[in-house]
Amino acid sequence: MTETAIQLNEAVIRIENLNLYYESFHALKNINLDISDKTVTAFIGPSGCGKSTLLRTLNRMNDMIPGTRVEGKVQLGDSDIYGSGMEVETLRKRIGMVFQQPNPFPKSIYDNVAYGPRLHGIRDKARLDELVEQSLRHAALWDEVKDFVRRSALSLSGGQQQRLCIARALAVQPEILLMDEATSALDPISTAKIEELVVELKDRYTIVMVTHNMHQAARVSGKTVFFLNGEVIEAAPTETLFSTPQDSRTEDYISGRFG
Ligand SMILES: Nc1ncnc2c1ncn2[C@@H]1O[C@H](COP(=O)(O)OP(=O)(O)OP(=O)(O)O)[C@@H](O)[C@H]1O
Repeated sequence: MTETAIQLNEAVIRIENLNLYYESFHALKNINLDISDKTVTAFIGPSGCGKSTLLRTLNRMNDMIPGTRVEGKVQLGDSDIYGSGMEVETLRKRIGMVFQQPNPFPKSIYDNVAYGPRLHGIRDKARLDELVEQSLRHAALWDEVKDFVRRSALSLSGGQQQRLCIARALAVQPEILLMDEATSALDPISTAKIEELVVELKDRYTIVMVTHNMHQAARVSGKTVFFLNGEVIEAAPTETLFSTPQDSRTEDYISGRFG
């Protein structure tokens, strides 16, 4: 049998010897992992194994949880995400996030998307119009909403609201998009649309997604990371991880023996 080596893009984030504690609970244990540029990386593993914790570590969302302690290094290009020179606001502009429940602001569709650019000082109407249209297009929502962008975001369906949240995240032109089970509250058709969108977005953005759904990981990601009890057990090109897992625990999980 000839094996084709699957090449991954170079690392855009490099996680080294990362440990995270919630008070005395050791939630992430000595994580060493590269996040590849312009690739969809899927985090999989049973409930409570640390997938969301690691995702939140990448844009310091865990800072908001009292009693959280991080040791080790998370390197974004030349910058240390946990270094003293890193401004969290700048970091979150570079690394955007979409959550499990669509959470649009109770504002118009337009104002949701323009929110981030305005926060970052863009006032010019033509520039904002352009950013709103471009972000809605990139989130595959423009055609559905272009005639009523002044309507409340809350009038949209759940799937449209989630794509709006993606557009809102894209409007500040991030490099990386984190998605924390972003389709788990959606119906199968909306889920399929977001999966399609993720595949399209990977040409422009690096995407890291937490998913409970192994089929979703297999469908959309280029790299898969399997977690267990706060540890990374295996990280590999998705095709390799699902076809020839190196660790018996990965094999047990993907073949449905636990989790
Ligand atoms: N704010 C917190 N305070 C204390 N412990 C927490 C906190 N958040 C998460 N944990 C614990 O850390 C561990 C990892 O949780 P995390 O949410 O990262 O897992 P997960 O793999 O994303 O799980 P799920 O798939 O169920 O969302 C779990 O044991 C969880 O109970």
